[in-house]
Amino acid sequence: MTHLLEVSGVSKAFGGNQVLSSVSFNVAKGEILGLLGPNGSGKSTLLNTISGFTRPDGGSITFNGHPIARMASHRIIQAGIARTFQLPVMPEKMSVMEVVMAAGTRQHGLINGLLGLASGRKAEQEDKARASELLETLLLTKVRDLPAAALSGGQKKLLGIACALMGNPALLMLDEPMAGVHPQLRQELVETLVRLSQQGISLLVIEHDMHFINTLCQRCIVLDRGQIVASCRPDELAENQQVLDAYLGRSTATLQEAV
Ligand SMILES: Nc1ncnc2c1ncn2[C@@H]1O[C@H](COP(=O)(O)OP(=O)(O)OP(=O)(O)O)[C@@H](O)[C@H]1O
Repeated sequence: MTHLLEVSGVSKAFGGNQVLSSVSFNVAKGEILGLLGPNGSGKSTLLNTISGFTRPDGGSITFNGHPIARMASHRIIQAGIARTFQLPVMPEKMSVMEVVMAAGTRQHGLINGLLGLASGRKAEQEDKARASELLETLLLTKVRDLPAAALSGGQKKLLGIACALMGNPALLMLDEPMAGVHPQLRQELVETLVRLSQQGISLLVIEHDMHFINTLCQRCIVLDRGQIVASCRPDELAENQQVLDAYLGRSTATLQEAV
């Protein structure tokens, strides 16, 4: 199997706190991989490390065969990795449509457009069409002219996904996409994510919602105190002793109360 993303022996400490210890895993093209673990186990740090927000202390990260562990975050986006955030913050004065347009990574198109070049105007039109299509897909068309900051927490999550998709990523990393999303929208979001994977986009998804994990993910990796303790199908999680041990005894977020 060809791997789109290969993470090998990645470590990261903040001061004396060893947050990631020799983490290794792969993501295949079109795969939906769940990233699980109790609170504080290092999931967001791992996403930050892959997306270039945090530099690893050791190990390698390869995307499409190219090393990316030392690349700046904007270069990693251009290479084809996009991400969303656990708590998306939206600009006060921009509409939903303007936020999605601004997320387009076609800087050359913007510059050409400002210069009045035909190619720039064409690229801007294409961005507009793409932004409208993504707002439709993520059920945000009705709110496209509202200030983005006025959206509900769940709608901001959906807007974050629309923004991430503007760059046509090959790998989309989602940090708790279901948290705060209205129950009626959840199933539609699952279907949208499945469609994206069918189009060949790989997904790496941090999520605590076991229904979502079971419905969406083909495979899961589980982090405990910065180490991968399991790599298995979602239906195997409940019988994996290392997974249960990771969650039991923790006072916070459980693997559906340790199954
Ligand atoms: N920039 C930072 N500086 C110092 N410590 C940090 C930093 N980022 C994360 N940490 C620490 O790393 C550990 C893991 O945090 P992280 O947010 O990666 O866990 P998580 O598994 O995503 O947790 P949650 O499920 O609560 O979001 C925590 O102890 C956290 O305090």
